[in-house]
Amino acid sequence: MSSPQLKVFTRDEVAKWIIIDAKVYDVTRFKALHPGGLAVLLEEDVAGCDTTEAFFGLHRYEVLEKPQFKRLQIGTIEGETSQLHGRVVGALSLVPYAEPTWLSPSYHSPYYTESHRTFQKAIREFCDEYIYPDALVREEDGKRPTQSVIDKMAETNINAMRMGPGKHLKGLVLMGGIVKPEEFDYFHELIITQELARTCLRGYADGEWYAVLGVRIMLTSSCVTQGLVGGMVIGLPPVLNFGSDELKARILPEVFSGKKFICLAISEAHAGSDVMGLRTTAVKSDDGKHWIINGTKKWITNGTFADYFTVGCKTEDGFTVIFVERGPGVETKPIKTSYSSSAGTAYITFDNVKVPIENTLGEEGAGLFVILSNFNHERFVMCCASARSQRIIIEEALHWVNQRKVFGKPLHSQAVIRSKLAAMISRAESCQAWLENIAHQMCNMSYKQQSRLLAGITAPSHLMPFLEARKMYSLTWVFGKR
Ligand code: HEM
Repeated sequence: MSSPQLKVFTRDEVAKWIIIDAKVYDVTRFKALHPGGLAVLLEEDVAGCDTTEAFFGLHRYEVLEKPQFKRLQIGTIEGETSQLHGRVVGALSLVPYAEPTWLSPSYHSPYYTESHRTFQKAIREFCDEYIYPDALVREEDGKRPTQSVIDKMAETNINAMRMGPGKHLKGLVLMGGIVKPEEFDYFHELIITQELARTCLRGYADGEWYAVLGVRIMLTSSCVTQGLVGGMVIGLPPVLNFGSDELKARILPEVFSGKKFICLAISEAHAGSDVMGLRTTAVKSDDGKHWIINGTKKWITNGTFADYFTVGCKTEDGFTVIFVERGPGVETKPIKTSYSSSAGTAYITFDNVKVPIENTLGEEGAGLFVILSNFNHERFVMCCASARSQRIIIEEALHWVNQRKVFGKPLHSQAVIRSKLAAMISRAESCQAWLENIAHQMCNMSYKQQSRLLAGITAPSHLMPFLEARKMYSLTWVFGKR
């Protein structure tokens, strides 16, 4: 009797599927491209097998959510359901310490009202639904945030709210009307900044950029990384507070609606925090009607795609801030950085750029005051964002120490790891507590009082989360992932 005709498979053919958490992935074409190498996918207990445990010991869940990997899934296992999931739109994290105490079930806070809670829910849903998916793709391809996302932010007036409470909100419908412009306070603003920072993708919308910016202003020239209209947060206030009524009437609606982009152009290759040492010059034309600007700027966030530039210049009387539109003589080039180019970080050259004298922001020669006057608020924003970044790093770390096994046990069973986690958690909680205290003071002080009384505590408070976030980033790398 002849034996039945059996199909002969190569090892490669059998190895083409793997199972992860009840989902079947076809890795035929991907094998050769796998960053972890081909060999690991051909191992006996991997090819054609359920590799859930091995997979999560080596990868973050988000790997499977990336579009290029998501499409490798070809099916599911009958009768089984997936146990693991990524972000659920609008949901609070169940990981301990992943949310500030005011959002943790059964905890109380004296600061947050029902309005803040409703607002937080809406902002989180917005970020999870529109911002996070775009951030994942743009961080990867280095392109700026997608215009449709910016348009959505404009629809809900998030861009305007990021400037904090004030007259600029008058008449606007905020988040579909869930908070009235006159009710909007610094805790609402804190919520927006912290929810955006949860994205935690360094070039797109990461809390660390604010922190780095803080250090740039205070200590040295450094980089700023944030594609999601970060340039507006620092570049627009001088226009808002010191621009002429005509300029504001034209520029604010354009920027808030996401049709135009603005950036702050202060630091140079020659000088960063040493603002008075900048070399870009603005000289008046013979008829006194224009400034003629010449010079360079470096590390300018959103500069590659900005339409408008708030530029620090040396003038006859000292230092003057001037509003410049993209046009003849303005050139922007991307700067290669360690983060994604979605931040649009630029090197800018101004070559005999002619600007109407009316574009002067504040008094001639009083540019330092224009820049410094915004520092408290800028620092507050930085602090909100970097405090939230610390928390997401803790969440990541807690995920990882549960997933990753060493010496036959999860990482969290190692005393040294637990001690590091405890230190991280205590720092993040103190930063948040300090920050909320500052926000409370801001809500109850006039702008003048804030400037006089809060500079002292806001400056170190924004540095502290920055330094902690930095340390924590390196810690998560020590754990092995990010
Ligand atoms: C759908 C299936 C898979 C996808 C999409 C995938 C994707 C990736 C990616 C993107 C990386 C780079 C590091 C990271 O982003 O985490 C990576 C690294 C790696 N992968 Fe996979 N992988 C898959 C399955 C597997 C399996 C089944 C194994 C073996 C059990 C494996 C072993 C590794 C190893 C050893 C590394 C290097 C890890 C390191 O550098 O620490 N992968 N994989």
